[in-house]
Amino acid sequence: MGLKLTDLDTEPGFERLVLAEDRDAGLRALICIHSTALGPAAGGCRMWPYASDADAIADVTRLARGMTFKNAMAGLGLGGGKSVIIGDARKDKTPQLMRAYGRAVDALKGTYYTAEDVGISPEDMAHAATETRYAVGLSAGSGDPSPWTAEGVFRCLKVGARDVFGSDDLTGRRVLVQGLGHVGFALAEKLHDAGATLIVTDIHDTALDAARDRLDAAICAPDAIFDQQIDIFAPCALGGVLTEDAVARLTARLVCGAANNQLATPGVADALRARQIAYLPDYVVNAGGIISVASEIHGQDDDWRRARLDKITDRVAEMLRRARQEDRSTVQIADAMVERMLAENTPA
Ligand SMILES: NC(=O)c1ccc[n+]([C@@H]2O[C@H](COP(=O)([O-])OP(=O)(O)OC[C@H]3O[C@@H](n4cnc5c(N)ncnc54)[C@H](O)[C@@H]3O)[C@@H](O)[C@H]2O)c1
Repeated sequence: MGLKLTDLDTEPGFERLVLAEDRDAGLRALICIHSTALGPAAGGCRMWPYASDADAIADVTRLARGMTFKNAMAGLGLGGGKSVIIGDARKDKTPQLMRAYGRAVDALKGTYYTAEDVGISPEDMAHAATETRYAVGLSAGSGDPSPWTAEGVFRCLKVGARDVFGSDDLTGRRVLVQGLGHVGFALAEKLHDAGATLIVTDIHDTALDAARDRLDAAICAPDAIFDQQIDIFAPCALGGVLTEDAVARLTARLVCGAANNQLATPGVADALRARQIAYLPDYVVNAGGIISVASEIHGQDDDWRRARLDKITDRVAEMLRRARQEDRSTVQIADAMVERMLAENTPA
């Protein structure tokens, strides 16, 4: 038996949810297309050992919808989609499986472009790309998206600083970077070059040592981030870091970082607003990586990527202004901007 695709029922508002199976290759994957209103759907492929199909479906649909919002806000002419391969990336991933996944993506005839996400590397994507031209984010293509994500977060953070502190001069500003991975370390370097005073944390020591030696960074324990006296908080680790309790203890006046899904619950946006902490929505400021991937889809160059980064910084400035004027959270403003683009079918 070769590849088998089965359309599954989806929640209202989603265009398509497909189960892709290839028993010979060990493939069991879900591909979700949330919206193609603004262009073909694009979003990464995650490999994770989900406990159940229901868990995998919940994850892929949430992530696909998130990509619609991220891609719309960045003005990429792309819709939102995502895929998940059910399995353990350390044990179950083979070139054969990735090629079968590539065939599944190809069967969707260009309505979905795939790239890397958790558990999937550019090398894995290269196997998928032997079967489809709709696999991007390749080493030979747009390359590592992380530097672009870091650049976008840095630029947005400066816009936020101008709004909150009256100046985007970061000299002496105390910035806490949580997570010194691909994006966090690159962001910390830019902040250091801009004169910021860095406090960093990570659960691994290697990057911390480099940050202390090269960037004069002070180090704090991962569970002590909300005990620090800081001006700006830059979450660059995993999601859910901002809970209502954390917000009550946060000393920063600005939050801007790369991590996806920083707010533990939607209500945290209001808790931040109540404490007059400016929050720059994650899906807006961390779009640099998908901008880079989109440049590969559209056959564009660095100037195009930079123009898209400029667009997200303009959007952030507008969001902050409107949030104040309309007495709403930046998240509400951002979501409303996207809903309008989708309703009017007007890519940014
Ligand atoms: N790479 C990109 O281009 C990109 C684009 C958009 C969004 N993001 C998001 O940004 C975040 C960082 O991405 P990345 O590519 O740098 O990932 P990464 O895996 O390279 O780095 C994450 C870092 O966070 C650290 N970490 C994990 N848990 C921690 C904790 N509790 N406290 C402190 N440190 C912790 C890890 O040790 C690691 O060094 C992720 O949430 C990712 O989804 C990344």
